[in-house]
Order: sequence, then C-alpha cells, then structure tokens
Amino acid sequence: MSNAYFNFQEPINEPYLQYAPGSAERKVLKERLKELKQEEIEIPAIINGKEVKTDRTQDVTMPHNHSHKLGTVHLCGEKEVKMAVDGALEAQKEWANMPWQERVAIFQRAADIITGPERFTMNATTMLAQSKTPQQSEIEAVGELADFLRFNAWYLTKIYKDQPYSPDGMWNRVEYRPLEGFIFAVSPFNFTAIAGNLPSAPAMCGNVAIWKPSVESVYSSYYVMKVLQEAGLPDGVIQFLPGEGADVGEPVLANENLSGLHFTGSEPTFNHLWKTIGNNVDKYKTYPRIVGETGGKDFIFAHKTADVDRLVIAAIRGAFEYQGQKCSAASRMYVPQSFWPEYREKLLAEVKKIKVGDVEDFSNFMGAVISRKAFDKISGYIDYAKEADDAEIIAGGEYDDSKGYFIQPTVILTTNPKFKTMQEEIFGPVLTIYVYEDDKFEETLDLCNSTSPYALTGAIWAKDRYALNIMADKLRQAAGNFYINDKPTAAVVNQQPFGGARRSGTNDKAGSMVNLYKWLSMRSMKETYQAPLDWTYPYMGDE
Ligand SMILES: NC(=O)c1ccc[n+]([C@@H]2O[C@H](COP(=O)([O-])OP(=O)(O)OC[C@H]3O[C@@H](n4cnc5c(N)ncnc54)[C@H](O)[C@@H]3O)[C@@H](O)[C@H]2O)c1
Ligand SMILES: N[C@@H](CCC=O)C(=O)O
Repeated sequence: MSNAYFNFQEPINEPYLQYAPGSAERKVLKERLKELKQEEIEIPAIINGKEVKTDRTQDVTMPHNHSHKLGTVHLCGEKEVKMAVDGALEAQKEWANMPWQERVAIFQRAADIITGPERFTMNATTMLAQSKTPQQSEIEAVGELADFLRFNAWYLTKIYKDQPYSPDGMWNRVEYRPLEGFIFAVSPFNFTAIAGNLPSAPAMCGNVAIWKPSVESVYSSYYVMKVLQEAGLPDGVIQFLPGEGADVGEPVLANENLSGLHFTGSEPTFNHLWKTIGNNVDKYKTYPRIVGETGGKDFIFAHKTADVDRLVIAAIRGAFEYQGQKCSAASRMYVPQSFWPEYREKLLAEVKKIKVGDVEDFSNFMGAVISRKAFDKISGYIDYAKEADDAEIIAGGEYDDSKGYFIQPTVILTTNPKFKTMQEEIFGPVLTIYVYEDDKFEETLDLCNSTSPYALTGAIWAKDRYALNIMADKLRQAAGNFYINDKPTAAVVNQQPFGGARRSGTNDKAGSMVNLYKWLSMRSMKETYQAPLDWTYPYMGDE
C-alpha cells in the first residue's frame, strides 16, 4: 500500500474573513449565532468514540449573558478516566502502527472542515462560549486551529525525513516512534485553537491522548472534538473528558501508563501537575515528557524615539483585545517622561471610544471576561489600585456583572515600578503604566527585566536603531516572543513560534517541530551488510 515516498505540500496560513458590514460572511455568522443560541445541547464525554453521560452535570452559560444557558456538560471522574485510559491503550495498538500519511490525512481533513463547512460553527461557538468578537474568534478558532493542524503535519513529515549518515557496509536509520503509554492533554479556556492543538499534536505523531478541556470553554471544545470525529479520527485515539481539574487529573496522573503531559494554563496549575508527576515518578513505566505553557506579565517598553500614534494603537490592541485574556496581553508598560503628556492624552482619548458588550453586537470591541471567578479576581486588582497611594486609575475602573461579566478597559498609572499590578498576572483588561525619566533608560530596562517572574511576550518601541539594540540585548531573557515596534500579541503559526521561558513555561513552542519532538521517541537502527567472521583485531598481530 505505501511503497512510495509521499510528498506533503508546504501549507500556507489560512486567510481570515473580515465580517465587514454588508459582507456575506457577516450575515451567515449572525444566523449561526442565532441558531446555536436557540438550541440547548448536552455535552457528554466521548470515550472510545461513544458519548458517555455521567451522574454529575453543570450548566454551560455565556459570559456576556450569564442567565442564558447554552447546554449542560457531563463531568467525568475516576470511573470515566479508567474507561478512557483502557480504551486509549487498546486504540494505540493500531494507531501507532498506522502509516503516517493516513494519520496526517485525518488532521488535514479536519482543518478543511474547520475552514470550510464548519467555519461559522467554530466561530459562533467560540464567540458564545468564550465571549470573543468575530475578529478574535476568526483568527484563532478557525485560522490558528487550521494552521496548527496543517503545519504540524508538514513539520512531522520533515522530521520523519531527517535520517542519519550511513558509511559503506551499513544502513543507519532512525524511526520516530510514538511514546509508549498515553498523553494527558489539558487545555485552558481562552483559545479554542490551543484546546484543539494540545491533544492533536501528540495524536498526529501516533500517540493516544486523554484530553481534559476547560469546563469554562467546553462548549467550543466539544465542537472541535466532533470535527475530529467527522474527519475520521479512529475511536479511542483522543478521549474527550470534561471535568473539574483534580477529578480527572488525579486519577490520570496516578496511572502507570502516563507518557506525557501537554498542558497550557496557569502557572499554579502547572506547578501542581509537575509536582504530582514528580511524586508519582516511581510508578511510571516511562519518564513522562512534560510540556507546559503558562502565564505572562507581558510588557511594552517605549524609548523616547518611539512613534507615539502607533504606540497608542499597539497598547489598545495588545492590552484590551479579548478583554486582556491572552497569555500574551500587554499588561505593563514603560513610557518615557518626554512624550508621556502627549501619549496620555492620545491613549485616553482612544480608550474612551472602546465599546464593551454583547459580542453579537458587532460594534463592540470587547466582550465579557470568562467567569464570575475571573470577574472577582480582576475587579479585586482594580479595587486595590483605587485604594493605593502609589497608583491611580486614569481610564476605566468600572465593572458590572448584572447581565454579563463586563469590565471596562482600565489603565492604571503608578509611580512604583514594582506595584502589584506591574508584577502579577491579572488576565483581564488592565494595563499598568510606569513613566520613567528619559535618562534612566537603561536602568528601567533592568527593572523591566527583573520585575516579573514571567517571560512570555514583550514589545520594544523605538525609531533609534541603537536603542532597539540595547533593549533587545537587555531584555534577551525577558520574553520568548519578542516584538519590535508591534503589539506583543497575535503570534501566527509558522511565523512566530509561540512560548515563553522563566515561569511562563517550558518554551516548547506550540505549532513547531520543537513541540512535536516531545511526542516522539527515536529508535536508532543500524543494519550491517557483512558482519565480521573473525573476532580478532589487526593490532593483535605478531611484531
Ligand atoms: N503560554 C501560553 O501559551 C498560554 C496560552 C493560553 C493561556 N495561558 C495561560 O492560561 C491561564 C488561563 O487559563 P485557565 O484559567 O484555563 O488556566 P487554569 O490553570 O485555571 O486551567 C487550565 C486547565 O487546567 C485544568 N486543571 C486545573 N487543575 C487541574 C488538576 N489538578 N489536574 C488536571 N487539570 C487541572 C483546568 O480545569 C483547565 O482545563 C493564564 O495563566 C494564561 O496566561 C498560557
Ligand atoms: N498565541 C496567542 C496567545 C495565546 C495565549 O493566550 C498570541 O500570540 O496572542
């Protein structure tokens, strides 16, 4: 069947639809939103390809209208974990031996379903479940997810092609095996694309995965799972197990067959999972691979030669798009005194224009934050700033949870470069600005480098090339994704491989070859054509 080398076409990034007034796509998306809102669905676990309902359920509601129910999710625990792990290990027997082109074709088909017939469902479910605007949804639930699937397939074929040198008389080969056991994929609420990628990347490499989606975004994750099934993913290869963290996590991590953790989420959760794996290390048949991408305290650092007008737009998009709930969102900013008065005036004038509300109203730039817990946490930071002597709120600061979890885009000005909101991840629409004396440029860069434990994204702004060089050098370890004269968000697969270091994670760059290597275990094979017939060596001869 596979007596040929198969070529795999290098993909291109999925182009985005714009949803401008009068466009056909805008009309279709609005209709799909209306249809989905009228339905109330049940979200079961999917184990061995079958829907599994449990005796514990939870309502799924919309962040921007928390009294509107989208459905009911069935929550899993130890019993479902056991079924899922047993089924996955059984499925692995065939899946791991399937020719790569058959595996890859399934994910290519999934990408085409996402960008084709289910495009508006992907967008509408993400908008409703996670309160994203059409633009924020299109770039990730469609664009980034399809890019992950297509580019990972391409990277995988390049890895498989990479083979060692063979001198005369032998043939050296490397086989890239899937890991023995199963991968635990744990996804965050904020990106449908990340949720889809976490189980798919290892599965594409021939692994089986237990996928625990976030309950906060389970609605859109469920549709991703359905797309994968429709694309032909064999039963048991990805087991979909919604549930509260520990209910699923503890029994999974205690299983001797765990071979890897593919995690994206907050730093405390990752620390807990890492420690649990550490405590269980004697149980495992193989040392689990651990990949975890976590939080950020992402910065914009402006030099006195920065372009003020463009810097205003970068701050607004970087800090407030998707309500600041991107791990990459700008949340602290360093502005030189020399242009601060002009910058302040221009920034505040633009912030005033931002509309926050229901994402079905396409004139809104921002929706709601994901949950009551997030709302309370973010508003707590705002209240803290309101009370502080060394900070003042210069824009926003209002919040209202009567209908949805709405928080106005908020700008805090502080005189304390180590102010709480300059250091901690807030994960909401809150930008804190510290104004520095122009002649303290280099020491402020040192401050920026040392203020937060995270190192995910950062942006530097200057027209002066010498200044850019100094900034890039001093902030070398401060961000895994570094932007020059741009906002620190919206990385694109195959253009800016994404991930950070320090407390932001293992920097295994989602949607890159580096990430795929984590889900492969090399077997070196040496075949000798004429093995020796004599055990002695020439040096042993008589003088
Ligand atoms: N670096 C990145 O690429 C990246 C991307 C997106 C989000 N994030 C980060 O994710 C966080 C926001 O997402 P979140 O609020 O969903 O994060 P979270 O840590 O609260 O949850 C992430 C996932 O972990 C699960 N979980 C929690 N406890 C668990 C346990 N004991 N066992 C197993 N699973 C458990 C949750 O249910 C969820 O599915 C932010 O910190 C953000 O910066 C990072
Ligand atoms: N990759 C996304 C962020 C994902 C985290 O939430 C970006 O670059 O903005």
